[in-house]
Amino acid sequence: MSNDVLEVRNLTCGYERPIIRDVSINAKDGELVALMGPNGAGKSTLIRCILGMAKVFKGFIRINGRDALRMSRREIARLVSYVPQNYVVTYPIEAFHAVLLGRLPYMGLRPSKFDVDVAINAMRRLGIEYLANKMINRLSGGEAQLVHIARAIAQGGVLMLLDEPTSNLDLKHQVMVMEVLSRIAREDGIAVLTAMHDINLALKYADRIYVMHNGRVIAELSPGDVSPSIIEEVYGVKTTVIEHNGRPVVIV
Ligand SMILES: Nc1ncnc2c1ncn2[C@@H]1O[C@H](COP(=O)(O)OP(=O)(O)OP(=O)(O)O)[C@@H](O)[C@H]1O
Repeated sequence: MSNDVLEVRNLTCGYERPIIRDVSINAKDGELVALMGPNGAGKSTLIRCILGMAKVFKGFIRINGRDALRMSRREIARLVSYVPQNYVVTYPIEAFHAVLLGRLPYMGLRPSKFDVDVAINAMRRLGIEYLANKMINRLSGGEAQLVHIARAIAQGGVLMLLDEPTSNLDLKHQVMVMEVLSRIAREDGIAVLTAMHDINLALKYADRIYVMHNGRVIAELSPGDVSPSIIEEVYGVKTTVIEHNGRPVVIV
């Protein structure tokens, strides 16, 4: 049976003032959950709140049943990995060392053999061992994104948060990243929560979708529940939803 890895209840949070209002979401082990909604809806802010990087005014966040608002940064880093939006590393560091950084929450002054093995294994799972000795600031956007995801895998934990992991990627890399994320959720039994804009990718890969608008969650959908009316309500765009190979596909 799946368990709630992430439980957010009646959360009001933001920066100097609230951006997210009265939001309740959850994510279970083995599940890939998409956060969708227009620009400025509050997806990144909600992710930052879960990470303890924004101010919580009301409500609670539980990770593996524990109150996240009372956890230290290191405790959160041992439970939650994070791939930020448009994360560009400009300094020269070998891709392998960038992945090894995922082990920081566990390290003393230097990585153990176990940390090194975990980092190698994370790269292997994504089929990117060949990038190990390349400088990350010289990788393509797609290659670098896979390195950041490998770092998050190496970090371990029970919850992976990603902020638009497929933005800036070509079609092949978009599909590759989403395949990898759904495989990791299933194989490792972790919860993956990802903000994304591509509705058809979300419909193909997400188990559930939360739709955000003006700082609130206005719908929780299974991919099969998506309708032209909800899309028009949120985005103000008329669409057609067809079924293809048993799945809904949105046509603009
Ligand atoms: N550091 C900050 N301080 C104050 N307000 C912020 C900060 N970051 C974001 N905001 C505001 O919070 C609101 C929600 O922004 P957020 O980045 O969470 O939206 P989003 O749904 O992730 O958008 P996008 O799809 O464009 O990435 C916006 O009005 C934005 O201006």
